[in-house]
Amino acid sequence: MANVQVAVRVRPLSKRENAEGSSIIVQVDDKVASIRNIKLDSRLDSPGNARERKIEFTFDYCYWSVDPDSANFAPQELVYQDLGTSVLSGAIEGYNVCLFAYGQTGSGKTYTMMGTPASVGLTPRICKGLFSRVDDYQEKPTSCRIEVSFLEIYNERVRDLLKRCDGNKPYTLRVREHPDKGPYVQGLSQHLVSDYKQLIELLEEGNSNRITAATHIHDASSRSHAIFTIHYTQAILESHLPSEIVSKINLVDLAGSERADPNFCKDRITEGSNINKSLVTLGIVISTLAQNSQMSTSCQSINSMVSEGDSGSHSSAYSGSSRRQCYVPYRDSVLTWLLKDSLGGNSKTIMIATISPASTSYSETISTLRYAAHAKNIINKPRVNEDANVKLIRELREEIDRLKAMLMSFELRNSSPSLSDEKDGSLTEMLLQNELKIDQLAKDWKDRWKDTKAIMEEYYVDINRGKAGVIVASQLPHLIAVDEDILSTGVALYHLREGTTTIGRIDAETEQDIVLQGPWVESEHCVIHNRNGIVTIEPIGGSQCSVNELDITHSCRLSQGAVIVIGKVHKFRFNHPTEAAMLRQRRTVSL
Ligand SMILES: Nc1ncnc2c1ncn2[C@@H]1O[C@H](COP(=O)(O)OP(=O)(O)OP(=O)(O)O)[C@@H](O)[C@H]1O
Repeated sequence: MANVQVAVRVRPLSKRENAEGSSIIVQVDDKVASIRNIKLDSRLDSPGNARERKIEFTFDYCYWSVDPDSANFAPQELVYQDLGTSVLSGAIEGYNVCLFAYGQTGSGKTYTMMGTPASVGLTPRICKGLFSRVDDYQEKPTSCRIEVSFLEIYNERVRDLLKRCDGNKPYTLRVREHPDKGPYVQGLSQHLVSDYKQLIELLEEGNSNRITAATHIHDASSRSHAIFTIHYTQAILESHLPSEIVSKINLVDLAGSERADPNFCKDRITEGSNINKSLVTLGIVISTLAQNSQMSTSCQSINSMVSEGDSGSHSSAYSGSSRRQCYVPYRDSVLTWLLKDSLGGNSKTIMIATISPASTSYSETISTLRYAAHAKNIINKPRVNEDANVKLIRELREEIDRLKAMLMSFELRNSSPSLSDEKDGSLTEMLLQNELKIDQLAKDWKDRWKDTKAIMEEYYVDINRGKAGVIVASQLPHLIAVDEDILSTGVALYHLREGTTTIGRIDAETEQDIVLQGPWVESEHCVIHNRNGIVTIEPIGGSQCSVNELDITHSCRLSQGAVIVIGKVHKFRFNHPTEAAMLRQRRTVSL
């Protein structure tokens, strides 16, 4: 059990607020944020007493980022040191973690989550931290796999921010629910990354695809809710005992919360009402969960009081009321459905509420602070996500230890050799069977890791789950075999790295990079050169090669989509991802 951790961050006064002559009505003192209602202040005959004029809220963290010269000024680094490192340590321990920013438009959500080039925010810092985690957090060396996805929810529809769609066609993805793994987005692209640079490139690409628009408060306001997810898998092999833990890190930048106010949306009806729907539902989910958590905590304490002082006749009545918890309407909006685990489920969750210090934002700020105060009461149930196979191996090991102990005590106790032999035999047999099972499971596990890592390191390919299949995408120029034999199965992808790639038979004098068999294939058939991304094919000594149905006798440049036939039967399609990206861009511009 873990409460949602809540932080509040106050940004500096904006130019507009300064120009309007706004005064600062928010204060931060350690973990307490207070806000003053200056309308009540100015009414001398106001019935409001000091308590009504100033409202205080206590949070896990309060950040004063208003004035860099003040002693308690909170820069991006401090926010990272508290919240970012807590995300990292949670993920490294194998928990799901969610960090989300909530607040009115222009209050600093994107600044806190993404930052600027001069003042980097939480998300890029967390990404960097993941890759340097070996030095900072880990005692034992591990093998890890990092996959990312990036989506936005706009008008209640999910868009993949990392999938280039051909011909600029807008498309949306469906949210489904897996019985064990919970809600997920069907067809969302997952990108395998091996270093920080690749990760940050994807983050930037996704951010540039987000929908923004100018509002009356903020010139580049995010119109959508964005969820950047990192699937972080770690594998450790310790004295032949594998352990594999998986963690999902959700980093969420929400659209401005004032859109939960129906008056705001009059000018942007559809967009506003849909952003509304998600944020209003989020509000309902947060307050329902907070209410449920408080109810079960008070029931627990009443139950323990009752059971201490009484035989228990009342306790069943109280535990009955704890069961009558309010229904949580997760599925009423896409946002809450996707964040189901993060809110009240299997996740360590941190909310950062961003606010303006200005008197002109009083009502939005107080509403954000109330939201945040509610969120503090939510109790989640995070657990370490262990691989099912690995769990089985651990359980089998425990069983073996138990059997060994039984065998020993049996041998010690039994003096009759015949009886002991019989019992001994069946125990030894069980032990042997379990050892064999463990060996096989551990081997499968090791192979799985070795294969994925090898593919990732050697070929740098993305293996994504498409709608009904698996999409293999590579950044290097490559050939895809198009086999016309209807009995052939499997897909072959050959990378054409910088330098030369030789194609020929297995019996060639020098080992060939791509080995082909069959009639018309010469032992050293042709060579493909890749020089600074320019790819050419050159037949050797009159061998049979054709490009786009034309036989070639000399070196020929290959362009995206070319069909190559080698020795009459081996057909390949040539892909050049960089060239294809340029051509796609040209096509978009000319449309
Ligand atoms: N802590 C801060 N320090 C300095 N500048 C900040 C801070 N927080 C926000 N700002 C500035 O305030 C402006 C609005 O911030 P930001 O874009 O992060 O708002 P937002 O809450 O994401 O808005 P929206 O919901 O409309 O997208 C930006 O110019 C940003 O640089």
